[in-house]
Amino acid sequence: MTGTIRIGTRASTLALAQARTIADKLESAGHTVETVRISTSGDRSGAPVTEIGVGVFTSALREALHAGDIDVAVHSYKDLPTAEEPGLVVAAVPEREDPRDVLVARDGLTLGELPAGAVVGTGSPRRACQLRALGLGLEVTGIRGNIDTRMRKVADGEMDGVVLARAGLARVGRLDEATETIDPIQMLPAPAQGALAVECRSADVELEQLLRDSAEDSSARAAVVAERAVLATLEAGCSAPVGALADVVSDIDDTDGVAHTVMRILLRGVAASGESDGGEVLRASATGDLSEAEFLGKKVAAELLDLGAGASKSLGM
Ligand SMILES: NCc1[nH]cc(CCC(=O)O)c1CC(=O)O
Repeated sequence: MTGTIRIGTRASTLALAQARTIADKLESAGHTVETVRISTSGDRSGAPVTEIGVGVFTSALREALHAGDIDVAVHSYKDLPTAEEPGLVVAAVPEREDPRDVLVARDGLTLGELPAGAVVGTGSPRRACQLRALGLGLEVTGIRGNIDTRMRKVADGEMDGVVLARAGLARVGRLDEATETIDPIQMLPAPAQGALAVECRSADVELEQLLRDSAEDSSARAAVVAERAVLATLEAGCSAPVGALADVVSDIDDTDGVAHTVMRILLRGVAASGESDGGEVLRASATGDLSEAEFLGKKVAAELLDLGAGASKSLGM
């Protein structure tokens, strides 16, 4: 690669921090990098993400890639629609941050310590229905805005707590304000939460190879493939109540009498039944080899569908 590599990013503190991690990798490999800030419709609109639709944080970056205004786009992977984008390729999925959600609550409280009637803010249908399913009598309220805006609601006393992605807090250096990391047994994160997608034009084969060599993590890639296959199979948009988490673990296989280390995936999925607000929370899981990532995702989704997931495709839950 010769010349400056232009990395496109949203202008939020979180997005800039994410783009910086990729810029650092390329710079330490001896490349010159320029960061280009791009405003997306999701940044400009104050409407709930459930109303403005999928791709609101990513389509402007993709347009800039197509137009040749940037060479690389760094996205929060969970914000990317599941449909493939012709002409573009996710060249690398870097090592993933902790994918779990966190609670940021007043007075250092955890979910179990919040009193019944406590107001907990989230704009995510996935988080809302899993919070309600805990049966703690929490009052789940819609909320939008960047991490700072959402955390201020707790500092200002407007809400007792908010639920956010742990990775987001970690990347903006505010993880110390989380009062609980929520166990995935209670709340499964969004598919691909905590992972980044490093995208470039498919025609830029040399750049694609460079990005893969400097940033790809095969475990993170397999986890994301499995989790997003759940979402794609349920044909749900990014705002629909679907959670998935793939744990990649090493295991010993000695079926042929010789011990080999193999990487395996434990995939868990959650979806809501289609009975509007407060619908039942449905769960399924599967395990298999890393190479079966996509198949496992489809399998978990099929089981969720059998249990009644998405019987009515109503969002806004
Ligand atoms: N939907 C917005 C969004 N997209 C990515 C992250 C956090 C970082 C990540 O999950 O990679 C967030 C904020 C949040 O959900 O709290």
